[in-house]
Formats: sequence, C-alpha cells, structure tokens
Amino acid sequence: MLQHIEKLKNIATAPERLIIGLMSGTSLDGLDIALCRITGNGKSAVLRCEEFTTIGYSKELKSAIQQVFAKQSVSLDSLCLLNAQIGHLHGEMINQALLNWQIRNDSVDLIASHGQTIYHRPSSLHQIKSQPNSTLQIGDGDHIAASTGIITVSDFRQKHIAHGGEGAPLAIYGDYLLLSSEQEHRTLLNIGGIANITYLPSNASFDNVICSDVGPGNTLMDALARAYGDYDFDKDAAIAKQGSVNESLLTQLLQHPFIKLPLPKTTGPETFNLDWFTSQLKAVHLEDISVPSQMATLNAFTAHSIVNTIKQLPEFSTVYISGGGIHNPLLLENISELLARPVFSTNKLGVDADAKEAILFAVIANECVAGNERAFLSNKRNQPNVSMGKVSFPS
Ligand SMILES: Nc1ncnc2c1ncn2[C@@H]1O[C@H](COP(=O)(O)OP(=O)(O)OP(=O)(O)O)[C@@H](O)[C@H]1O
Ligand SMILES: CC(=O)N[C@H]1[C@@H]2OC[C@@H](O2)[C@@H](O)[C@@H]1O[C@H](C)C(=O)O
Repeated sequence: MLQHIEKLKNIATAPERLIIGLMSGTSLDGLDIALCRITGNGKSAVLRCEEFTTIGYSKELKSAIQQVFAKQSVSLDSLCLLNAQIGHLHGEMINQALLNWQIRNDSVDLIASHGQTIYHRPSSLHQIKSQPNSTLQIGDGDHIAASTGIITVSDFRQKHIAHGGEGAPLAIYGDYLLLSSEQEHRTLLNIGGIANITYLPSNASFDNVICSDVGPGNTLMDALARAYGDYDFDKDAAIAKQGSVNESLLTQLLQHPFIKLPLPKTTGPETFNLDWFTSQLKAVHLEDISVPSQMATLNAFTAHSIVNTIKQLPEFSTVYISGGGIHNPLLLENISELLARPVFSTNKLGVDADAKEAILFAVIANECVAGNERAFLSNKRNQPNVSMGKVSFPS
C-alpha cells in the first residue's frame, strides 16, 4: 500500500532512526533485544544503544528448537509451526521489553530481525557443485510486524547468498562501519555458539577487511554441559576447572579439516556437535576420561582454534571480544595465554559485548532502508555490496 511505502520513505530520509536489533543465535539461550538510535548511515552513522535485554527461552521452546536445529531430517510439521510460533513470540517479547522500558511501540521506526538459524549449509559442506551455498533462518518477519505494529526488516542472509556469499558472517558490515579505527589494527572476536572474527586494519578500505567463522565458540562446551547434567552451559568454567587438558585428545580435535580451511569460511553445530566429539574420543580411545577433563580439553580446543586463526591475520592487532564466551574466565585466560598478550572486551570500544550482534543487525537494517551503494564498495572475499533484509509492513 502506498501509505506504507510513504511511511518507510519518511523513516529512510529522516536524520535518525530508532531501530530494535534482534539476535537469537546458535546457543538457543534466548532473544537479545537492543534498542538503538542511529543517526545517518554508512561510515558516518553514529549509533547509541539506549536499552538492551535478553529474554530467555522456556525449556519447552528450547527443546522444540533443538528438535529441528542443525538436523538433516526433521518433522516438516514442527518446522512449519515453529516458523510462525517464533515470529509471533519474538513480537511478544519485543512488546514486553518496550513495556518494561516505558517506550511506546509507535516511537520505534524499525525492527531488525535475524530470526533463528535452523540449518547452515555452505557449499564447502554439501560439496554439490550444481548447488549454491544455503542457510535457513525461521521466525517470520510478518508475524513480528503484525504483533508489534512496527515495520520489520528480516531474513538478512539470503541476499548475501544470492550474490555469491555464504550468508555469514554478516558481522563484517556493522563492524566495518562502527568499529574501524584510524589508529590501530583491530580484531573483533565474537564468541557465541560459533566463534567468528572481523579483522579491521587501521584506515581499512572494505576490501581489506577479513571476516570469517573460526570454529566452535561455546557450542561444544554447551553440548557437553547439557549431556553431563541439568546445565545449559559450563557456568564460569566451573566444570572445566575441575579437570585437566588431555593433550592427545586436543591434538586429535585440532585435526578437524575445517580448522585448516583458508579464510573466509563458515560453520555451525551441523559440523561441531556432540556426535563428532564422541567420535573423536573413540578415535583416540579416551572415552573413559572424566567429563571435567573433556570440558577442559574442549575449552582449550576452542581457544586454540580461535588463536590459530588470529595468528594467520596479516598484521598484529588488538583483540576485542564480544558474545557470551566473554563470561567464561578459563576460555579468556587460554586465549590470552596462547596469544601472549592481553585481550579486551568490546565494552572498551563503547559496544556492550552481550548486545553486539543484535546491534549489528540494527546497523544492517539501517543500511537496507537508509543506506546507499557507497557504504561497502567491493570486497574480493565474497562479501557482496548489497542491501540485506526483507521488509514486512504491520498491515
Ligand atoms: N557465566 C558464564 N560462564 C561460561 N559461559 C557463559 C557464561 N555466560 C554465558 N556463557 C556462554 O555464552 C553462551 C551464549 O552466548 P551468545 O548469546 O553470545 O551466543 P549466540 O548469540 O546464541 O551464538 P552465535 O553468535 O553463535 O549465534 C552460552 O550458551 C554460554 O556458553
Ligand atoms: C548461519 C548463522 O546463523 N551463522 C551465525 C553463527 O553464529 C556465529 C557465527 O555462526 C556467524 O557466522 C553467524 O552469526 C553472526 C551474527 C554473523 O553473521 O556475523
């Protein structure tokens, strides 16, 4: 309808926008909601995160998602129901957050919704020459728009794939616009379920930025914690601290072919999961080592795969960390020790480490609506210069 297009045009041409960025990642812990005020666009965009919250998922929802998450065969019935259910639920969670913050829905310009990744299948994994990269996120944007009354931009990864990318990591776009520096080379490391890096040399042109997944973040440790007992994750590394690293197992884990693939590359729990870990324990006849020692070894493996990647980057850089992994003290200690230098939180750069991914999707939606083709120019490493996201109007 013309009135919707006119409203969108007014939002796009206004000097600033109030955008809610959403992220629900591979850890399935809940929905991150960041309320961002963004002035301008492209390299001159200025972002202030005014509110942030995470609304946890119920046990029932986690288990329903786990049944379809990263599985080659799933019930189509469950998948179809979840697509609508998650969209609607995310809308309700936003309404709740806005109520708590005492902010009216009609003062928010846009919602930027990542959705829930269910399956990620880059061609490096499926290896079918005639098929493109592919990825699937659910939680339909129309449901979010309808239940909040706010225009919703969603499903950001498909355009990236349609133009030859792997659909991830998309962090490069927001990191480049918000966190590039003239003074220092920076590596932004996000440790969610999967860990990824953005390398931003000082005064970088988009072409010189490197962004890639590096391997598991918390996903293997979370899976082991869930299998070990009634834990969602190894809180404060309490389990790992009771064990010790098994060097033969660590060497075996580091043989995974993904670790040796050149950058950029993407992965997910389709590759790094408990079945794979169990097969590796069997391969080195170490099924009997204690769970704490398994956890300590997974913690070290995660740190080694991250640091191996950082060491491949062209220049020495300052490392700024975000994502839930920042709360795992042993993981940070391992990373810092292997790098032989201190690491920092993105909080030091003014970006809340827990909110960063949700913020980045607000930036991508801002570019989709108000940006122009000059923001990203070309990047030879499969990072197309395209607008990402689909627009859902509330009615
Ligand atoms: N106190 C803590 N101790 C150890 N680990 C923690 C702690 N708090 C959070 N975590 C880890 O952080 C994870 C959640 O991280 P985050 O929300 O960044 O992941 P995500 O966004 O779902 O993942 P991705 O970025 O891969 O999509 C938890 O599953 C847990 O492993
Ligand atoms: C397919 C998918 O959802 N990938 C996620 C996941 O979580 C971390 C890592 O794997 C990253 O590639 C990506 O998310 C972030 C937000 C990204 O696109 O930058």
